[in-house]
Amino acid sequence: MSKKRVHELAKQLKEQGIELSNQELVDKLHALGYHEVKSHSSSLEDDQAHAAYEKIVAERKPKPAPVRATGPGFVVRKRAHVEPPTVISPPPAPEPQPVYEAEPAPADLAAEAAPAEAGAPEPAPAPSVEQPAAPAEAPALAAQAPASPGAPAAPAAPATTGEPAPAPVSAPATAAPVTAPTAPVPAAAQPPRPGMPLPSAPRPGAPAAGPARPGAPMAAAPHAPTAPAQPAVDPRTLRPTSTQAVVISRPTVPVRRVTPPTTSRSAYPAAPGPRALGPVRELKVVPGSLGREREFIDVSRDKNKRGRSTGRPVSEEAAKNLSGKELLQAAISDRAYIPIRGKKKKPTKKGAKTQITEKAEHKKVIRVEESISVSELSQAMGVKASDLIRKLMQAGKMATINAQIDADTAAFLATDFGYTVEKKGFEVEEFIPEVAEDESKLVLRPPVVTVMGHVDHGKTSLLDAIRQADVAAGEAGGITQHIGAYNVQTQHGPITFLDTPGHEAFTAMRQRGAQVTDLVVLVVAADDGVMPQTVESIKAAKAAGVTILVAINKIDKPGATPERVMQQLTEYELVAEQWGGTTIMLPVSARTKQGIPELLEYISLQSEVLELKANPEKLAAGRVIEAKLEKGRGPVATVLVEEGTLRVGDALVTGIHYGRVRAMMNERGEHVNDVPPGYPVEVLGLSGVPVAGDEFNVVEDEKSAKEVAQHRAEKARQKELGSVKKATLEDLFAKAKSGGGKVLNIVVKADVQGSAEAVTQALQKAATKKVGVKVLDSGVGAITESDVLTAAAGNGIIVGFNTKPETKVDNIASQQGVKILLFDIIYEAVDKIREEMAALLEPIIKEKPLGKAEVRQVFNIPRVGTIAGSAVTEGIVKRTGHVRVLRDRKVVFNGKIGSLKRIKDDVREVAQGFECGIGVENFSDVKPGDILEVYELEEIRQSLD
Ligand SMILES: Nc1nc2c(ncn2[C@@H]2O[C@H](COP(=O)(O)OP(=O)(O)OP(=O)(O)O)[C@@H](O)[C@H]2O)c(=O)[nH]1
Repeated sequence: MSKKRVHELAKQLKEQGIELSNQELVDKLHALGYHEVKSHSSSLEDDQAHAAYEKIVAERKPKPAPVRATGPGFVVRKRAHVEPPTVISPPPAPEPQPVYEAEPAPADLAAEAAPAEAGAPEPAPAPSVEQPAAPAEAPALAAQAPASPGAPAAPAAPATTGEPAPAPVSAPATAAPVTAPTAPVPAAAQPPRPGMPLPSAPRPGAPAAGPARPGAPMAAAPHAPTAPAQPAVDPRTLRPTSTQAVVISRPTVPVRRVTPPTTSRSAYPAAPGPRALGPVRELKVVPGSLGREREFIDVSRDKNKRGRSTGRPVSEEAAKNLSGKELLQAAISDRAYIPIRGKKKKPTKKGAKTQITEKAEHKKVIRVEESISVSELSQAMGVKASDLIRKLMQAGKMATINAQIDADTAAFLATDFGYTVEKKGFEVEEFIPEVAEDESKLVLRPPVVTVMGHVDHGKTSLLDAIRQADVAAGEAGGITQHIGAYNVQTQHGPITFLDTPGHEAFTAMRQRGAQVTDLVVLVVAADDGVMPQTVESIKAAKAAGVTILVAINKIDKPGATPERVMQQLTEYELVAEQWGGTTIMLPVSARTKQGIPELLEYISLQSEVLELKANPEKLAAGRVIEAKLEKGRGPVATVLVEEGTLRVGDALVTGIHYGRVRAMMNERGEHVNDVPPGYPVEVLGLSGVPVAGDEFNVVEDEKSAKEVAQHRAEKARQKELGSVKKATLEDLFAKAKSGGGKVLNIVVKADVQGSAEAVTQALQKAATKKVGVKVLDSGVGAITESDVLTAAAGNGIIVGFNTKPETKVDNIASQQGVKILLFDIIYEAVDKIREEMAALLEPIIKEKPLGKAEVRQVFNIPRVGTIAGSAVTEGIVKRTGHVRVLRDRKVVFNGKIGSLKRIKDDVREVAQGFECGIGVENFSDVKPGDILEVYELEEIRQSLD
């Protein structure tokens, strides 16, 4: 025997217009005695199901009244133009609570409503009042109502027409119920079918009313039409019986309905849910016709039902014109050729291999200026830098990737890789050409005489005597600390003198002086004789191949012994003419001016012998004697013109600096416009402070001067890069020299470049094994904030020589904790620096014995502690001293004396032979017989050496 499930029974009942929910039906079946029914999926025997069906139908439909709908549903209706009759309805609902009529709507009322509406001429009646009666199909149709609330045109046409809904018009009165033209609410527009139960009133949440105001589901409630024919029964007054349940109210839960698949689906997005995804299609991927595409073919089972599925695939041509989205849609709905990107096979020639192109020989040339870094060379040749480094190592050269290698090394490496290195070389000669000397244009020039000698032997005084100007008086400490260049007009013609400092620190300056000079006047004090710097000056002059003329000075002094000097000089291969030698030695006195005219005469004679000539018509060239930075004037260079004539406006280059000569001043501070060869002059207009001793050249124009200067700067930079490692090693060496200990870092600032150089050298020489000296920076000019910061970074000090800090720099220095030491005498600078160096060393703590005391008796005094009554046996005992307690020659305590008393008085010290009371701090275990060794600690400064 077959079975029937509860939900099937429910369906069967529904066909009879009895709408019961599954649970209601289960309850009902329980009520009918079918207790085995548990849920809607429980089954009943066929006969049982039939019996139950009969019973329920009998109960719910006692007589086949076509006009009366039975069932639990209630109709909420609203009629247009109908005065609300007396309604038995729930008390006025203040809130949107659904109101249901207890009385089902009579069918005739619906029929009556239709004509009434038909008569209504309003073209656009309010849709909500266009529901005179629920048509018979309402339940079914209602299910098809669009889920989208507020949709003005119901998307679903009545099933009977199968046509799209026209414009929303109200249903004409004459329209047959079934064939009635579509209305905005088609379901509502149809009259009920006889025998069919009236549908439930549209739920407030369901917008079955079509154009009804969305979001106002309960709008109809106040105007709910009623059925006057039947006395209305308030459902809440009903009581359920054993056979019939009473629905008092139904929850107004808005139901989201899934829109059936229609053509309008695209216009109304489907509600989320399993069916909202629409039908699932199976797509098969097949190769395209050309083999380079893929074709998607819908192989879904229901494809025949779909209108387009059997259509032709989108052609390859058409597919090309489609956008990506369209292409995808086409692929999903039909077929399309999808070109597969990135899968193209490149047409390859059979047997063709990747060609490795070789550089043409003429392209395998690397132009190197001065040097090139390993990485640059590797890039230029397209080889690995590591390969180059390996080759360099094999050749015994250690290099890193950033190391600079010179052109020759680069050439050595390049040949291994088939490259040649061409020295690009910046040809300075292009800018500063070597011009063959035109003898006819050579004219006599003044001799350049450098006065050299030991400190305080009277060089400046001698020059002063010659120039008749008192320069020495203005010098700090009476020492010539930087070179002076003067041209002196003598009876025998002009002579240019260079005064060089005698201090040992100025060796470089002396050497420079010797290099640019024609004659050296070696000043030796007759009372002092040959001294170290005398010897150094001799060496410098000889190295430069310059004739030496000896001036034995201070012969006015009582202890002057010129012969002794002459004798000493013979040790240095300087034999006086009067002794058969070749060296002119003149006894002079700067003070009494004795021998000065003879000295000048000899200088002139010597220059004549030397035939000192130069071409004044050439572009000027010469040497920088001294350079400094002056406030308001900028870089000032004292230059000696050696050839050509230097003019204001000339483009000049010296070292890495260049510029146009803005102004020139002679030794008397007078402005000059042109300076012939053999004359010194101060030059303004350079881009920076040049290096003393550097050559200078006048070039065609400022642009050329700049190019030469920049080239030199670049060279210097490359050299610096290459020497980084060396510098580091030097640092390590310096540290090792100072025993790996302390290093005093110094920033040197001086008025002129030569002084800065000399001070730097002097300070560096002060380094000892214990404390090293590192000059962090050395420069010319006032002490700036930048100098302070440099010193601060190195935790160092600043040494200013003949210079001072700029405004506010003092404050910054004190903020940064940087000490600025200013000097104008080099000895003082060195002495002070040695003090600073010594201060870096930790002091040595030394024990100094004071005396001894023997403990005779021990007293324990309340609130004071243990006091050792002792007798001072040796030296003295000091209150501030340290004490060592010895017992049986062993130290039992070491500490400080806490108190010292004689009788009852506190005393500072007790001498030998006296008794006293000694309190030992933090020690109370003193015993008679103990020896108290008293001592004090001394801090001793370490010596630098
Ligand atoms: N009695 C005497 N004293 C002289 C003579 N020449 C120089 N002095 C003194 O010697 C001292 C040093 O003279 P300077 O001219 O400064 O000596 P210097 O060689 O230029 O010294 P530096 O510039 O330090 O190298 C001064 O006190 C002079 O007055 C001289 O002929 N006779």
